[in-house]
Amino acid sequence: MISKRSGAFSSQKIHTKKNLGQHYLVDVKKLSFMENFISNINNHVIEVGPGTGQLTKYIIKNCAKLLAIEKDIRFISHLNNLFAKEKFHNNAENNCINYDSEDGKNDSENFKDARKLTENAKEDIELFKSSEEKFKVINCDILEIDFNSLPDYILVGNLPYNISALIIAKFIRCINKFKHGVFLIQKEVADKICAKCCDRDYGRISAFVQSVAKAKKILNVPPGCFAPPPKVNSEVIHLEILDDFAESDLMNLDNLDTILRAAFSSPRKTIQNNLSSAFPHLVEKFSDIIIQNNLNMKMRPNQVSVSVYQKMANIFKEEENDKK
Ligand SMILES: C[S@@+](CC[C@H](N)C(=O)[O-])C[C@H]1O[C@@H](n2cnc3c(N)ncnc32)[C@H](O)[C@@H]1O
Repeated sequence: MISKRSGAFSSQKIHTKKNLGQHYLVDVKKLSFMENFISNINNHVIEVGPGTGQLTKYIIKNCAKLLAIEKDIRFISHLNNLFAKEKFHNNAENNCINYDSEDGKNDSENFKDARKLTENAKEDIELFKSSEEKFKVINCDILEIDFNSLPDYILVGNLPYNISALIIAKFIRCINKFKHGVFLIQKEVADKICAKCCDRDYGRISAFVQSVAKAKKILNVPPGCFAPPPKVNSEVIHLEILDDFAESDLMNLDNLDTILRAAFSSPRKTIQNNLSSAFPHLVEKFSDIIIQNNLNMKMRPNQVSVSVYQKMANIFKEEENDKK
């Protein structure tokens, strides 16, 4: 149940859905911090998973435009009522279909509905971008949305933990669109994303994210700040796309991913070990790069910086191109 402290749905009890990661942020200080942080970056915002609208209520105060994307249909009319004064022409109540498996539908029905929702969402997003409306909520699965169809606002959210890494991966692959992301996520994931080279937590995800963005932890959020409280600690992170990020780097992300997966396949083994089993034909070239950067092949993968992995990805790309 959502606590009465949240204010939303205070007169009724709403069952939270575990599979949708529904832990609502109810701590006023943390909500105010997020409001201030976000408003200092941009007043055009996309919020993932507004839920009861707790965080939305704070960020909308300083917004010129706020597009919210929520999978759980139960919140759509509530959000429309809550932000009615913000002037919108949302007809979500008419065209929304509840495809949550808890309503007894089978998987194939859910899939069809999800596709329909995504088609509706695309049209609604297009309309919203060019309209005078300030607030719009779309009933859709964020993972089904092509991020290229979203407006180039700042992307924020108290993310459902089970899919936070997937959402961030989609954000990272769309960096020529987004400049900033502010995400409340599980602390363990935040530690991994923000870890620096040589840190214990520095790994594949850190290097992948930091190849395109500055990653910073900005606020610790203990379980008691949520209703219901999660079992783990949480953290707000800020991802800021690097200024000198080039289109060619974006094209090279898949190659970088391939290199990182191999390099970190056994984090306790040396990079010599990990890379030579995955790329026996390239290991000499990789070794040259390592030496040029005053490193050696006996080091562990967490001792190699992002820029060195990027150079390896370039070599891998050249090799792939030569094969064609
Ligand atoms: C952790 S809650 C955050 C709720 C609210 N923003 C807050 O801060 O209190 C996550 C929200 O994301 C929604 N959600 C879960 N999976 C989603 C998905 N795939 N697409 C869109 N929204 C999703 C949940 O229904 C829930 O409202």
